[in-house]
Amino acid sequence: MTPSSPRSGPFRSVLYVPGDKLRAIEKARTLEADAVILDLEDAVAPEFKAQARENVREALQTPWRVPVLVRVNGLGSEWAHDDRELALTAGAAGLVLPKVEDAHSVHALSLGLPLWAMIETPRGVLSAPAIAAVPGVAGLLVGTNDLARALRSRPHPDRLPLLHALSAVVLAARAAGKLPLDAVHNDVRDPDGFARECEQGRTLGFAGKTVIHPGQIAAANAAFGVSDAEAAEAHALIAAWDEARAQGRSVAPHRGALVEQMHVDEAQDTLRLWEGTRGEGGE
Ligand SMILES: CC(C)(COP(=O)(O)OP(=O)(O)OC[C@H]1O[C@@H](n2cnc3c(N)ncnc32)[C@H](O)[C@@H]1OP(=O)(O)O)[C@@H](O)C(=O)NCCC(=O)NCCSC(=O)C[C@H](O)C(=O)O
Ligand SMILES: [Mg+2]
Repeated sequence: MTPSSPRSGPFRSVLYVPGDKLRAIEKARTLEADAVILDLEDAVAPEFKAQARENVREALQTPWRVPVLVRVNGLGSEWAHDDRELALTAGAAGLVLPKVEDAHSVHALSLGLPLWAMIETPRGVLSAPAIAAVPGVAGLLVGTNDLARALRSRPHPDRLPLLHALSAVVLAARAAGKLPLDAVHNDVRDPDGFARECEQGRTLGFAGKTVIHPGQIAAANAAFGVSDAEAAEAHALIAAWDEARAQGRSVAPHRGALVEQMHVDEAQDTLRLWEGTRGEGGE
């Protein structure tokens, strides 16, 4: 399979892997995530930054089955320059920039590599439409750990305090034709909570979820993928539409509901995702 581009996907699951954990980097090659982010930022303590950079360079020398992006340290940090050089020269498919707060700083980067901008501060949320509109930006990732801290919000099982921000990111990304990717779920031993959060993210309009542990990948792939039943339903809707159009009707009734052109377009999107991910860690 040719790795998909950070601009297109599918990206049902995007796995963060700490750059200083060699075993996890090797294991990531064997997993069913749709993309991998090798992390040099918050998962790596200051004393391991340089070693992590070398690990990432080494890891990128052998081809991967999926796109591999590098999360660099923040632009103002002492590591930013070396991280960026690494991402540009080592063969990363894209760069993940944390704590993006304005479009200007992203414009100024002018990387020549697709960039996923992390929206994880209040200013970032408020600037998300402008950030998403920058041509080099291919996607927006939410970082709810940093965001919750900055908002002084409290944890809530339904992410209630974060809902406005989550929707704002989806809105900004979709308006610009970019990918919105949902935040991580910290408790890697909470499959029920994780599945609920995936379902919520998909309902809000996210294209996929960022994950931090191998055990979260299958559930994200299922939630953001297309089941055989959903594909069959999409086929049935398109058949109902084709039949109605052949009879000269402009709209079609299907299972008691109105079907118009946009529903057909949506069903076709569903089938494209189904075709693109069948047998690859979905249902
Ligand atoms: C969360 C963890 C610290 C849990 O670690 P641990 O308890 O050691 O995991 P396990 O023993 O269950 O691991 C089992 C095997 O799986 C491999 N593994 C674990 N995690 C990963 C991974 N992310 N990628 C690939 N492989 C992984 C282990 O090596 C074991 O393998 P084996 O030897 O074969 O048994 C840990 O999962 C972890 O460190 N996760 C990543 C954390 C991370 O990347 N954090 C940064 C990104 S999230 C973030 O920054 C949030 C955002 O910015 C925000 O603001 O919200
Ligand atoms: Mg963060």
